[in-house]
Amino acid sequence: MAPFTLKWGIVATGGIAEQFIKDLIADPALRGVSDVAHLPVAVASRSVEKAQAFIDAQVPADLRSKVTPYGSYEELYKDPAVDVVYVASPSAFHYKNSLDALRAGKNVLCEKPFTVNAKQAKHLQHVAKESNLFLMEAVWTRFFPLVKTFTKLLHEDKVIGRVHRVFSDFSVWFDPKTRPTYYDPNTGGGALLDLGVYMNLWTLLTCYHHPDNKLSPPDVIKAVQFRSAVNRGVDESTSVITSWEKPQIVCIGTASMMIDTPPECVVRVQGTKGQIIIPIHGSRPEKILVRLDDGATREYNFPIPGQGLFWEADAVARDIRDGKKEEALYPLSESVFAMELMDEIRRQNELVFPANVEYCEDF
Ligand SMILES: NC(=O)C1=CN([C@@H]2O[C@H](COP(=O)(O)OP(=O)(O)OC[C@H]3O[C@@H](n4cnc5c(N)ncnc54)[C@H](OP(=O)(O)O)[C@@H]3O)[C@@H](O)[C@H]2O)C=CC1
Ligand SMILES: O=C1OC[C@@H](O)[C@H](O)[C@H]1O
Repeated sequence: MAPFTLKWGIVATGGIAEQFIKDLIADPALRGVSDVAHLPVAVASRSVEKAQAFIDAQVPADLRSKVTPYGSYEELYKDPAVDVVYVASPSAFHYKNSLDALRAGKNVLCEKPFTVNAKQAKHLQHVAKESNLFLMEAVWTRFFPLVKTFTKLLHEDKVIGRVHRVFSDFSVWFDPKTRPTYYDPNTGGGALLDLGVYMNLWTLLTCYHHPDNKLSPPDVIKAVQFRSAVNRGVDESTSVITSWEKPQIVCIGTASMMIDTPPECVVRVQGTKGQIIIPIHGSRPEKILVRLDDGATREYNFPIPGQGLFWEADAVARDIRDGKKEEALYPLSESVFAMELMDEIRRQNELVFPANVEYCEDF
């Protein structure tokens, strides 16, 4: 049977959009997929020349004429050829861009962090529901086959026994000269929003999803943020302790854009029988190590045949093909929860973005 082909419109032409379109174009057979496929049909930038240059650089010659360049995001939302809009703008614009796309009747996959605050996330959830459209935050790592094995080892096989502690770090040195948006509060910069998503990812997979926790919030959240010397309006690092009373797990998470995570250990989950370690890279992991206290060790390898963004794209294609409005593996309620956690971290540290960035319509 011919695969269901999802037609994508890409909004913004920065670093992640380049990676994403590469994975859309990659042959699904290379990752063993035959039921869905992807076709980029439109690219929008703030200038049409930039959109065309992106298409010329990224799309193979035989497909290029099928991709329409737009010089404004709004034009792309109106394109009837587009099934789903991929929002790849800086974090401060995710809310507006997703809202505009939904209001134009488009399904949306929005880059992480979903929004800047939980109210915006809830509003998008509300609008998608009202409009009967698909919406998801693009936390791509969640769709890695590795993550499925990680949660199975932890929660089903209970390979390390009863879990007690989680250490989760996601830190990447961002040069302010080459990555200025990450130091700019007006674009929603800072370590928490950009890197904290991955710091929290492993905590959520372990604790929020723990069978004893039943998707409850942590009982205690204690967070420290250091402001950047480049711009005091963003955090250069966030450290957070969360305590989850029902499963009795404490998590220590760190995210920094001043230093890199050392390669040996990004995530460490410790239980009564041993530990599970995810060595680098916390957003794009390829290996799980299990080290048991009795001396036994196991290694699980998951080579990625590309960047790895295609797994989330495949999930979106299947959902839209099947008429689903949310993805079961990463529902909107969890994106909202993830934003609430980040709101609380910022509240404790009095980190507020400019009013136009925090803005949310009443609903
Ligand atoms: N899933 C993942 O692995 C990753 C996700 N991300 C997320 O994706 C988003 C984009 O990140 P990234 O691609 O690195 O960002 P870039 O700075 O590389 O690109 C962002 C793009 O957004 C558009 N844009 C719109 N308004 C502005 C503005 N005021 N200033 C600058 N750019 C603007 C520009 O495209 P144009 O000129 O065409 O309009 C620009 O190229 C972020 O939210 C980030 O957290 C980032 C990296 C990896
Ligand atoms: O989402 C991300 O994952 C990888 C990081 O290097 C990147 O900056 C971040 O945005």
